[in-house]
Amino acid sequence: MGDFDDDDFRDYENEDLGFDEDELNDDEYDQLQQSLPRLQGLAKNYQVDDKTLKETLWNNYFSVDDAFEEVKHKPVSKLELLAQQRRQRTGLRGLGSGTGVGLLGRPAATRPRTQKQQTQPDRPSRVEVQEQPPAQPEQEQEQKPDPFAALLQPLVAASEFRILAPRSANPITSLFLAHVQLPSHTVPEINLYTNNDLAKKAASNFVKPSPDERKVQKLTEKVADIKLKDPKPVASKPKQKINVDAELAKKNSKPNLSFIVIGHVDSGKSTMIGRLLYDLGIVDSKTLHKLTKESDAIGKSSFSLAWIMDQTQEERARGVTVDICQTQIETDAAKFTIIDSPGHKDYVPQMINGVSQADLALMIIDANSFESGFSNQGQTKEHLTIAKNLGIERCVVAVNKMDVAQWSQTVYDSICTQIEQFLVEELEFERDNLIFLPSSGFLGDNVVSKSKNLPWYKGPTLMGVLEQENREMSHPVDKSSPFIMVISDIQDSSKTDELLVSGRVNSGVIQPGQSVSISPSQEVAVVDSISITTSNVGSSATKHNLQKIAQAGEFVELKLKKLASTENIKVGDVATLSSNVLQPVKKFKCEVRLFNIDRPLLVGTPFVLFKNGISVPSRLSEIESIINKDGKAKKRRHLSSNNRAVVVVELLERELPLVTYAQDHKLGRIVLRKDGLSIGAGKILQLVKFWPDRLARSLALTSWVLPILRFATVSSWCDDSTEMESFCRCNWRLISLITDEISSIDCSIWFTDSNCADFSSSKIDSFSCDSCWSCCWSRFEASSEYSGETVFSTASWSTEL
Ligand SMILES: Nc1nc2c(ncn2[C@@H]2O[C@H](COP(=O)(O)OP(=O)(O)OP(=O)(O)O)[C@@H](O)[C@H]2O)c(=O)[nH]1
Repeated sequence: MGDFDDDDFRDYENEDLGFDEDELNDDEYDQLQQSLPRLQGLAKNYQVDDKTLKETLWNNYFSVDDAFEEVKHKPVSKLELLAQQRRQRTGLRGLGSGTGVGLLGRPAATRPRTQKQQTQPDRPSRVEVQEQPPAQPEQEQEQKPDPFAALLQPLVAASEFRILAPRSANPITSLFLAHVQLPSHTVPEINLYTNNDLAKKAASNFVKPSPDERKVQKLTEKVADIKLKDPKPVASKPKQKINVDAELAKKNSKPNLSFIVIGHVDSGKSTMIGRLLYDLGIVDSKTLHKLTKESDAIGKSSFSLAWIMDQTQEERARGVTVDICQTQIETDAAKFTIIDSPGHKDYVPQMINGVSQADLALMIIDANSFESGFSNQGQTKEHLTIAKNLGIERCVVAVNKMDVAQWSQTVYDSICTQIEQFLVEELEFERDNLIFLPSSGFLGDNVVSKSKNLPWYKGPTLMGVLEQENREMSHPVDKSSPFIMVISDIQDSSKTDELLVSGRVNSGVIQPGQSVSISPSQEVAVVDSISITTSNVGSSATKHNLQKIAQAGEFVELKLKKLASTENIKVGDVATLSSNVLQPVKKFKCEVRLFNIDRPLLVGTPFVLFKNGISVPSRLSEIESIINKDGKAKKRRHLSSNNRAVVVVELLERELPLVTYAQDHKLGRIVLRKDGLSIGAGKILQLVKFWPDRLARSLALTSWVLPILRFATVSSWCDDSTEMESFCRCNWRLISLITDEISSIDCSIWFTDSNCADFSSSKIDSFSCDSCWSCCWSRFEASSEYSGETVFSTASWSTEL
């Protein structure tokens, strides 16, 4: 490796791997023309054609003497002769004659030009030499239980195996050893070379890394570099030793329910929450009085209750909620996280963000203008559809503004019937998971107190329903599930290595002192403190309660310390324990359910993916199948309204740390939007991962096995099609092992072959021995779909017919 410099390597990278006279530069062409006649004269007694002579000259940097030496000692005497005989018999064209691929597995020209490798490898740390008794290839072939053994045994017979260290778990090693029946020595690496000239020369080709291997090594190093940037292990021990079960039991005695208030614009969502807080005594009359005065001053007095939640200037001036707003309250029996969401169609993305943090939806319907909200242009159906598709299974429907509808039961019943029909028949909600109630948020009827204006309604108030839901939906948290929290807000600290992040704990538990990793930036931090901000019923003061532990379902603020950098952490990032880092991905397979769409979706169609409070430009990368109503999958090239399909989605601008639906029923969901409309939602089935460590392993494995493949290829001369087929199968088995590894990191392996068009560019999984026995492989290449980069390529992996 020391003999190569970067320029050589770059030269190599830009080079086509085979000899092509047309590709020579003027200088090379002149040299070739000058030296060829001399070589032709010297080689006239050898059966070598002009093209081979030219190639040999090229391989030897136009040195006639070196080229002649190669011609003399070329294993042509045996193999090429057979090849020639065979060609004469079958009329098939051999690779050596056309593609410039040498018989030794790698053409000299693919080595850097400054380098010549003629010496026997110096293998420093051999421990033991194990020689195999020579075996008769013919006999071996007759008894062969397996073509692989037949292929390798002659090689073994003529070889020395140097055994270095314990038997590796490397599947290639195991496979190799299983077939060559070496004594049970342990080997992580086999250095094989034989006593005959061919083998010596072949072995010498592998003394130093070839450019292929250098490339692999470089990539491996690059990947290792990525690994180095991985979080340094930080102390992950809780600060305080606590009885976790007792602490969790204490929390669960007053469970937390997170609900989102959704509905068409101006249906009265913020007013409803304002009323709830006011009637519970969390907002005092002094505050409400102040808000009434302020709203009066700008002619919006009816919004005074709404302003409790709509706190920004923009929201107050426009009378429209723009972003989600969250508050936590605590009653005697329960805790609630209330999320107010915007109803305007322009702010559906914010609403989606809110839904992903909620367990229950409170749908507010304006009884006075139900139709416009419920129409296809309204947001009633859209919000309910998104909620259901993001995992909300229970829904409370408040038919609001009943004061304007003259408290009419007929109006209420009619609205309830239509909503119920939509929820049950179209969105497949369970009837038992739906609760309907009439209300007037503005006047406070049936919010916290029973309404005298609704004598026909016998059910509980909104607060009563919420407490009932809180009890029914509470369940003990699984403390063994991995800690995951999506960051929904970030506050900078005065210190450069500190940050205050807040969000909902999606799963697991976390304690101060434990270290977390934030994906996708992979920043690592220690959780210094955990707090929950709540307002107690009857008190307008908010309290920041420090927690000994936080559990799934709670909205918490984590004070993070010891951050290397705070700049890379963004809303939508995911915090996990640093022992359980989420690797960001760019592609994933998911099951999508499309809503009503105007135009069909084709492969390549761009859209925006909403997930974890962020939106990412994406595209439909593949349509695997459409799932029919009977559950059967069908191939189709486009998706249309209400289709259910399995597709692959590619994120275009950034990677996201995702989890599958199987891992987390809430986090494993996505919403798709296009041109300002929600077009579908889905569940993530499988992540197409790019694991740096796996890539490194694959590369290492590949770089290690390629020499063996080449060597085996060289040595496995097959004289008839059956043999050839066996040979292919042997290699196939080796390749399969590599591919198993590589396919898991989303690489494709391509064969290109100049002699067989059918075989060229075929993906490895469609490779079959039957179709390839007559092929000569000239190029073996793996490229990463992830980066588009060629992971490795070799032109030397070939055989002759
Ligand atoms: N008469 C009457 N008016 C109400 C009631 N609830 C809300 N409103 C009025 O409806 C208007 C809109 O109320 P908001 O609470 O801002 O509605 P919203 O659904 O939060 O609005 P967005 O978040 O912007 O979609 C305000 O003028 C409220 O006073 C109600 O029960 N009765």
